[in-house]
Amino acid sequence: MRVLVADSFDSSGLDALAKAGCTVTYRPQAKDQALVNEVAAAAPDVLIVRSTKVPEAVLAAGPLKLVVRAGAGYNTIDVAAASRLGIYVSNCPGKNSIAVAELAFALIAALDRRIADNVADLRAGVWNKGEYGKARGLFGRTLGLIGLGGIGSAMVPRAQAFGMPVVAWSRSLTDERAAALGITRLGSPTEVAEQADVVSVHLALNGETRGLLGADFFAAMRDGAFFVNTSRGEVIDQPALAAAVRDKGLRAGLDVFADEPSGGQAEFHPAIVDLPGVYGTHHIGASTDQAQQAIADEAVRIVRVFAETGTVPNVVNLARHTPATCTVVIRHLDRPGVLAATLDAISLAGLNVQEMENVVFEGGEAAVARINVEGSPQAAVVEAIRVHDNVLDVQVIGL
Ligand SMILES: NC(=O)c1ccc[n+]([C@@H]2O[C@H](COP(=O)([O-])OP(=O)(O)OC[C@H]3O[C@@H](n4cnc5c(N)ncnc54)[C@H](O)[C@@H]3O)[C@@H](O)[C@H]2O)c1
Ligand SMILES: O=C(O)CC[C@@H](O)C(=O)O
Repeated sequence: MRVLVADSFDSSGLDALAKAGCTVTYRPQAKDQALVNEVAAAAPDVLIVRSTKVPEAVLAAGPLKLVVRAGAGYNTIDVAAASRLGIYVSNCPGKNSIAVAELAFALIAALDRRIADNVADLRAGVWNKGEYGKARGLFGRTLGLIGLGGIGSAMVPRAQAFGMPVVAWSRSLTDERAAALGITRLGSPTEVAEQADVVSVHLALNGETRGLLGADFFAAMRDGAFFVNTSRGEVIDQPALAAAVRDKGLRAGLDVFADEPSGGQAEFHPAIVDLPGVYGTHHIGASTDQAQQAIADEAVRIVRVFAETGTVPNVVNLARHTPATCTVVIRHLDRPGVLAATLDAISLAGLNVQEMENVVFEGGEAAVARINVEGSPQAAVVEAIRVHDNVLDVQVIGL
């Protein structure tokens, strides 16, 4: 299996891919047209990326079968184009959650004690205990979480260790789960903004979450509250946040920015990072040795399972619902030709097959095929399947 790795990747992962028999091309700097050229030249089956963007031009440049996002968020991959081209996309969920939660808490503590400003002043020869001695403290302050997936969930025990009550909004959070976690479920992001002293955002970026937190949300936050975003810059309205920092004294810790560079080094100077009260980091949430090792292990596992079985762990772009309207169940003797004849009959009737499986009973004498089709098979189609010598019976189940 040919694998192109187009981002920095833990060396243990490169070694493990080679050990698994893959031909590995490592091009951590390949971006944009250079990446298109690499895919065309290396003709990889699998592309592994971190923040490197994978637009349709990259997907279409070679015989790719699988793109592995060596991380959690896959908004940088044109998933719709991959689906059209029949290319699997998978990610490594949960493998960097702790690292990101650690950074989010580092930002929260840094905002409270203004650590970056302390350091900058001391380096400039200024001693100012009078100013930096003013901090509110975190104990007893309410942490509000927006999104309670892998990272949001990892925030909860950390907040509890700091003595911070947690309120949260997440689309799938139930009262039962909230009670089990020892947190309070709220009905909307705005309610979180109203009730929290510190808000931390952990949403995936997609069509529904883009710009979700805008001027209304920041208006609902308490004066002087802290806002931390380690998810994606585009989830928030950055100018609206900047206005709230200026107008109501919010402090913000931002690891991610709209239109940030996808590579390791670049010129980048968004206006918001110049505001007093805003601490920016360089999208380093996942960048710990522990997390990158775990990510590399998972990416290698995905490639290995794909090579050995043809199935893809953590795939994110398979249809959850197909237009299938019924299942045709065929109990048959396990002999050549049964499935071909069955599919011929289905095809002649103009029915579109959506999903199918064939399971064999112990001993290998008999088997059952289940074929989900779009449309309703008439009695004549069922009969055309049933008359085959090796078919035992046929059943049609509506979905
Ligand atoms: N700063 C970093 O280095 C870094 C590292 C890892 C992940 N991230 C970002 O953080 C995000 C969250 O990571 P995670 O591991 O917790 O992912 P996750 O998939 O476990 O959680 C995603 C959360 O987003 C919510 N969500 C998704 N679509 C939604 C929608 N349409 N409406 C409302 N909620 C929606 C989910 O319900 C879930 O709560 C990632 O998608 C990624 O963008 C950043
Ligand atoms: O690979 C990185 O450094 C960032 C990863 C992060 O944004 C993710 O979504 O997992």
